[in-house]
Amino acid sequence: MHPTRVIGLMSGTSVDGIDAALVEISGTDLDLKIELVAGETYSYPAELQEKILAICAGAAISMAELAELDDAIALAFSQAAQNIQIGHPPATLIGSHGQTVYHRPPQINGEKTSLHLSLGYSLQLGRGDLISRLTGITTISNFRVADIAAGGHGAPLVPRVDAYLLGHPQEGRCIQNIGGIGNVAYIPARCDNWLSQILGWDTGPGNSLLDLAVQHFTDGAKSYDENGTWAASGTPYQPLVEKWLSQDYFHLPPPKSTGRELFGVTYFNNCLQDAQVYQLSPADVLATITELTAASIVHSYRTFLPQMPQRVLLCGGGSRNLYLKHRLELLLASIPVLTTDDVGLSAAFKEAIAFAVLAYWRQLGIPGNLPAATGAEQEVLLGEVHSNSTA
Ligand SMILES: Nc1ncnc2c1ncn2[C@@H]1O[C@H](COP(=O)(O)OP(=O)(O)OP(=O)(O)O)[C@@H](O)[C@H]1O
Ligand SMILES: CC(=O)N[C@H]1[C@@H]2OC[C@@H](O2)[C@@H](O)[C@@H]1O[C@H](C)C(=O)O
Repeated sequence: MHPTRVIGLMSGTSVDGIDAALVEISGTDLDLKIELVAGETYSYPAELQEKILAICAGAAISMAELAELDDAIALAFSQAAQNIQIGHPPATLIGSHGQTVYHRPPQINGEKTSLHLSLGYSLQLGRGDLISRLTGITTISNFRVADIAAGGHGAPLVPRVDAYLLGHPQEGRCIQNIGGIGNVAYIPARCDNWLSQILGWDTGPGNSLLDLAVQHFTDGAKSYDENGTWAASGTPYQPLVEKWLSQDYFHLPPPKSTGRELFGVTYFNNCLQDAQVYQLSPADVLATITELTAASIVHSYRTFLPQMPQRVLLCGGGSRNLYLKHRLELLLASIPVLTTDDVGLSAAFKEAIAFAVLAYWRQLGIPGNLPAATGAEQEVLLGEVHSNSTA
């Protein structure tokens, strides 16, 4: 059987641009194989990026503006899909995550009588029907809603894909994404009821607070701390790391999910106020926030995993932050920390690849969520199918 050529499109909580992956996919589960034919990140037009960030930070917009924004994002995603195919045979399917602008986890303590009020809510803009119309390619979008309707968080969705692409016969692994937000998939060594033992959750801040700090200290001249060099020149202030780590989210048992609603501008401003009390330099603030990111990840492994992994594989933009990687290595003691690149899966494009696989599974009628990772009551088909009727 020929592999299926699929485009995965993703823009994450960093809102730094659209990751596009053109992949060839074959197999279904343990025989699942992907080949990355092309991967590119396409920056958002500056004005569009500003609007998205403002809305994520709580700015009010009218319904008409919301519709315009939805279409502008769909247009940018369509252009990304068209560009990634240049010089390659065309794709037959698009899996488009869209742009998250709001995420509200389910209220797990809700009264039984008001369960309908306790469902989560997650909004990704960039409507699939417009992408399908503009590209002429069947597009699957809105991946999170079915899991949420089944009582889940709608996130993280990548662990099932991680399990098949990065699971190992003898080795327990944590696949740690460090995007705007961090998330982990814990994949024990393959055994009989292996799939049911996989866990996943959002660990907390990835780069979101670090990026906000860099933008603050440079008056917007820089958007992130390249390779973590600035943070590496400072010293983490441990009492603040401990104070911040005492926050509820880090102690909540999985399944759990979060976003810029919690680890965004307000959270960063509170960090900054705390840091001012101790007169920390910008470099020390960056080092202290980096330490929070690393410590929250390791603390969550030690608290919520049945056993520590034998290897940690990093992915997402934060895997390029050498200082953060170094701090993770120190906190994880003897557990090796590599990136997914080191085992042959692109760390930069893994999320885009995952949404290509989720779209492919949707077409084959294979569920994409893992109830242990999202908290859903059952496995469900993920994504809404938008077939192109004008082609
Ligand atoms: N060379 C680098 N050094 C340090 N940090 C980097 C580097 N390259 C990228 N980053 C960080 O990675 C971030 C982007 O990561 P990524 O694209 O994985 O996030 P995302 O997909 O938007 O987020 P999420 O996974 O939460 O949805 C940037 O905002 C920046 O902070
Ligand atoms: C609502 C939303 O967009 N959540 C993202 C975000 O980015 C990282 C973390 O928070 C996460 O788990 C999730 O995305 C990944 C791709 C997921 O669903 O697996």
